[in-house]
Amino acid sequence: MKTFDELFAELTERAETRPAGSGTVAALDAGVHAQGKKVLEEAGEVWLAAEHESDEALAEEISQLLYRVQVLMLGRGLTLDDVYRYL
Ligand SMILES: N=c1c2ncn([C@@H]3O[C@H](COP(=O)(O)OP(=O)(O)OP(=O)(O)O)[C@@H](O)[C@H]3O)c2ncn1[C@@H]1O[C@H](COP(=O)(O)O)[C@@H](O)[C@H]1O
Repeated sequence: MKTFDELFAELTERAETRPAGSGTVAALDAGVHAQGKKVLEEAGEVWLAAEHESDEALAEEISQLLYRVQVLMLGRGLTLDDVYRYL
């Protein structure tokens, strides 16, 4: 179990150290266009799960959306503070 901030720290570390086999490194290397498509895909899955699936399935889809948003943030070089200042 980890928080949003802890996941972002972990992904930041992946981006810096680029360990072999990291899906995050591959997603970052794929570029912003591919990262954005993943955000849209996961957002659609969240919507469908909210209407048709269990709470557990919805929570899992939301976790994947949060992950994809963080990958996009890293792809564009944004930090958590860049986003939190608007909350
Ligand atoms: N939280 C996540 C996470 N959520 C979703 N995903 C990825 O998103 C996929 C699910 O998305 P899809 O529904 O699009 O499934 P898919 O089409 O099979 O995915 P792809 O083949 O396109 O990757 C998963 O199989 C993972 O590849 C994640 N990948 C990694 N993390 C966490 O990120 C951290 C770093 O991971 P690595 O970079 O892989 O070391 C670890 O803590 C991981 O738990």
